[in-house]
Amino acid sequence: MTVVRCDNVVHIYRAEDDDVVALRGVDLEVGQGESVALLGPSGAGKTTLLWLLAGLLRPSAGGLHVLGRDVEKLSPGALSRLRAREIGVVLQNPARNVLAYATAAQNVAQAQRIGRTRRPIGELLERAGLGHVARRPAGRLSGGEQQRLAVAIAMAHRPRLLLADEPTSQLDRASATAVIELLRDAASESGTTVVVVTHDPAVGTAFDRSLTIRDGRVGSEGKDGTEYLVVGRDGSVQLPPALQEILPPGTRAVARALPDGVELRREAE
Ligand SMILES: Nc1ncnc2c1ncn2[C@@H]1O[C@H](COP(=O)(O)OP(=O)(O)OP(=O)(O)O)[C@@H](O)[C@H]1O
Repeated sequence: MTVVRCDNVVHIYRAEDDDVVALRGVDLEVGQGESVALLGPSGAGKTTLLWLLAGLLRPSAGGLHVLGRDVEKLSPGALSRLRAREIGVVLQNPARNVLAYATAAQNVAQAQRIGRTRRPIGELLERAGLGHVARRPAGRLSGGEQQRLAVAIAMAHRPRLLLADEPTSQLDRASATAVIELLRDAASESGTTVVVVTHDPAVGTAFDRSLTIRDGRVGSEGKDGTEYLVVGRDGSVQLPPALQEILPPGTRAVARALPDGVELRREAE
């Protein structure tokens, strides 16, 4: 079953003086139980794509289906109900994901009030490395602990789609590995589809697929240890940085058809 489908999704942030085109035609399909890392340079559009999948933003153009629903056709109320029941979201700023005055355990319990089925609170906190602070108010946890709590909260109601923005950015290697395992297990044990924005190459290698977003579209995809370039709708291809050293931007090149591909050579001098 396809859980996420983007067809030529465009997103433009409108401002009085300047419009910013953050996504310029994203095509993407993610199936049930798949884990996907969204990588790419700063400003490439990763967070924007995650917010669209979470229903926190709507696309400016293109088609977006999440969990079988056409996002365009959902009312704001239906969209927030879908998010509350079937989607878990970890936002980039850890403090925005937690209720500061409630304990870690109460935060998880609150998240379970709506949803499909629940995970035992103690076990979840233990696996997030938070067993010893279960009764401490979330506002008195460190940034890294809040980040792990945010992941536990997002998983608490066994969502069908789990979206996380930089969930390991404030963690040391050991805690980051624990969070990556937690997310990967959600996909393998509960069939949850997991999409994570990250700068951490370890997330990319641990997950089923890694997509590199460059200049607002999917430029390449890593799968089973192989990196593939993705040809855009307009026929364009984004060369990875290593190949740009051979053909820098602006180079005139000759494209020649081969039986199984296309060869690019710099114009003879
Ligand atoms: N609310 C906003 N209003 C206007 N422009 C925005 C807004 N949010 C993001 N942008 C712009 O949209 C583009 C994509 O931003 P986005 O945050 O999606 O990138 P990103 O790949 O997640 O970056 P980072 O890795 O730095 O978090 C950038 O040019 C950014 O400046």
